[in-house]
Amino acid sequence: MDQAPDIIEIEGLHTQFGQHIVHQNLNLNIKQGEVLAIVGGSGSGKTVLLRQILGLEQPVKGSVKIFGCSRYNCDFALHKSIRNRTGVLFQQGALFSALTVYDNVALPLRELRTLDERTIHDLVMIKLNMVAIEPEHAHKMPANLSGGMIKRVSLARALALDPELLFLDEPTAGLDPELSASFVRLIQDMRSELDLTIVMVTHDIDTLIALSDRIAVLADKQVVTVGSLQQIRHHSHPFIESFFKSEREKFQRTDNREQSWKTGHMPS
Ligand SMILES: Nc1ncnc2c1ncn2[C@@H]1O[C@H](COP(=O)(O)OP(=O)(O)OP(=O)(O)O)[C@@H](O)[C@H]1O
Repeated sequence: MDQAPDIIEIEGLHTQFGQHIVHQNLNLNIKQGEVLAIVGGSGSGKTVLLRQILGLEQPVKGSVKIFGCSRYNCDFALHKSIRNRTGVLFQQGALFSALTVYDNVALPLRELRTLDERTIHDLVMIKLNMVAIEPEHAHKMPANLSGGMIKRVSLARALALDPELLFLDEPTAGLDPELSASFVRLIQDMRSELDLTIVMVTHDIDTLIALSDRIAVLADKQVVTVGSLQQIRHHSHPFIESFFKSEREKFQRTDNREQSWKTGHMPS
């Protein structure tokens, strides 16, 4: 993967709202085929960064290239082609509440204006099947779905155009541990089946461990470190220390349990 080309290149990013500086000389490269997680404290600028990569916001200074094209100086056709190669799973699922499951997934396909309804139908049903949504749920409204189903339908919609690049904003937020684990397994399956590059923002350490190849830590208005979990977990930055404290404790508990099992004592 080290040899893979960069699919996103962010250089010298500066973001400011009034007097409030959010990013200062932020640099980050994301490689084709990897899952890169962005972590950082509340207000560190993760969502703004995601929105800038998606072209929904523009920084004061700096450049963002995606598929080798500058995000902010591209014409409409290029912008549209980048959009079609990109899928986004928003934090709350963000399904259109007035549209059925079927119509939510069909929306990006209809927006292409090149496919007939029969083809759209087949593609929607394939995507719903991929995320394990039974056909009988296709005509339900989002309000009648469970939290886990909303996430899966949102993933089907994000994958509707067979994107190369998938953005996940807090993919497991709001799911209980069991649903969260099954959603993570679904993303792992999609990743290997579809050859995706994934950029994910998450606070959830289990999701981070299960999915990410590299982790970029946002703090002090910059990416303070980027690397594998093993590479970054012993970094001495205060945010990283507190972030991984709970994970270390969990590993220690597991180690203790293993030791006790070997020596015949179980911890209370
Ligand atoms: N449109 C805006 N106008 C003014 N300030 C903004 C705007 N958008 C974001 N901010 C500020 O920029 C900072 C970074 O916001 P952002 O939402 O990216 O943080 P975050 O890292 O995603 O936080 P959280 O983990 O809490 O969601 C915050 O202080 C926020 O208030």
